[in-house]
Amino acid sequence: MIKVGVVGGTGYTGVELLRLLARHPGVQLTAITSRGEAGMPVADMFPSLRRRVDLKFVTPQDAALEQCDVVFFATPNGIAMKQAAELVAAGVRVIDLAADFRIRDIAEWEKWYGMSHAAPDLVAEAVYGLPEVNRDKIRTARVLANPGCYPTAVQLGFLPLVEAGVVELSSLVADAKSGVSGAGRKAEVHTLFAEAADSFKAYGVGGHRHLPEIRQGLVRMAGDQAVGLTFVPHLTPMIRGIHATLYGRLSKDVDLQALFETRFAGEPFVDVMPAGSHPETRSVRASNMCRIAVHRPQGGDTVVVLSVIDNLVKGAAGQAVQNMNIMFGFDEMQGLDIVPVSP
Ligand SMILES: NC(=O)C1=CN([C@@H]2O[C@H](COP(=O)(O)OP(=O)(O)OC[C@H]3O[C@@H](n4cnc5c(N)ncnc54)[C@H](OP(=O)(O)O)[C@@H]3O)[C@@H](O)[C@H]2O)C=CC1
Ligand SMILES: CC(=O)N[C@@H](CCC(=O)OP(=O)(O)O)C(=O)O
Repeated sequence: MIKVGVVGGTGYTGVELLRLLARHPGVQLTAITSRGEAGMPVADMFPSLRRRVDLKFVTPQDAALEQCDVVFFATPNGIAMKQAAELVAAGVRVIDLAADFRIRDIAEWEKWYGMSHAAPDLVAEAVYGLPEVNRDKIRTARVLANPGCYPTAVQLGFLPLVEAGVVELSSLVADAKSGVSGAGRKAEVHTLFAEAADSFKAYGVGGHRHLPEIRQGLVRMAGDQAVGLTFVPHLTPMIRGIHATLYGRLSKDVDLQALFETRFAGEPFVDVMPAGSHPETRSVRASNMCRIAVHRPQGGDTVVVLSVIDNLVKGAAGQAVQNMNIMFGFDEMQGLDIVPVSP
């Protein structure tokens, strides 16, 4: 049994972590934080956790966090970077669901996130937690940067094409749509029901902070070649889910279906669907699965990849638990062997 702490247990990715960790046989939930609700039973806030979680929220300064083997930060950007060094010094491994440790270039991170970085040394040692790319390094990580939701869907979709060098790297396009839970639980006007329901919009066309994260990952996959990427996120009136439609120009004639099936063979959480498929977000709802379909419309030179995930699971908490499993030598599917909810 490992002792696990969650900082930010009242948010959407926090409660999703609790849902997954509560039924993980190798985990003892030890500390769950909230600044405003310290002292309240966790299951009073989330009745879905009654009979599963019998802890009370503690403050993020509680000493119990240092007794843990691993602490998840399900907090806004800029929080983990201030607390991680002390935890790491106490022998605690840290998994950050925010972006504090994702971008290696500190100046680039500071530009996109609009704050000074508090722990550049930890960025240098942090491991980017996309298991399908980085599994070996994840095993020994002390600080794990859990990928963003859009970056997970987009990087997995482009991965076989970019690694195999079969697309023109200068003109990749990622058109991605997210459910509203992607914006978190905090109150904001644009996520009110009357604002987000029955409507559909793009945002961040001029530049979204996931752009440098996706580009960094694609450059690494391409063996350090430059990558030109256009990334346009959209907000859709659904609660969970990301659907990424990815476009690239083929530079080689290959059997795309075989390329994708071979690259992801044996991956427990990537499902390459039969040729001609159109994956739906609800086919992955509440699960850690990424479903992918690859198309070559009319046999032309454009490849279209469809990639769907649940933003709160493979896009956040589920991937974080997958990374924990790898870091602590558990079976990678432990706690994550979930059949998606449908409808
Ligand atoms: N939602 C999603 O689909 C995804 C989110 N992420 C990232 O995961 C992180 C969490 O997201 P999400 O769960 O949606 O966010 P929420 O807004 O739903 O929750 C944020 C949580 O952080 C806590 N918190 C806020 N400020 C502080 C602070 N200064 N110190 C300690 N705790 C704090 C809040 O708890 P309290 O106020 O009770 O202390 C709350 O539990 C973010 O960085 C987000 O970008 C990543 C991938 C996908
Ligand atoms: C719909 C929506 O608002 N989505 C969020 C997703 C960002 C997110 O979750 O942030 P990280 O993955 O970087 O932590 C956004 O675009 O800001």
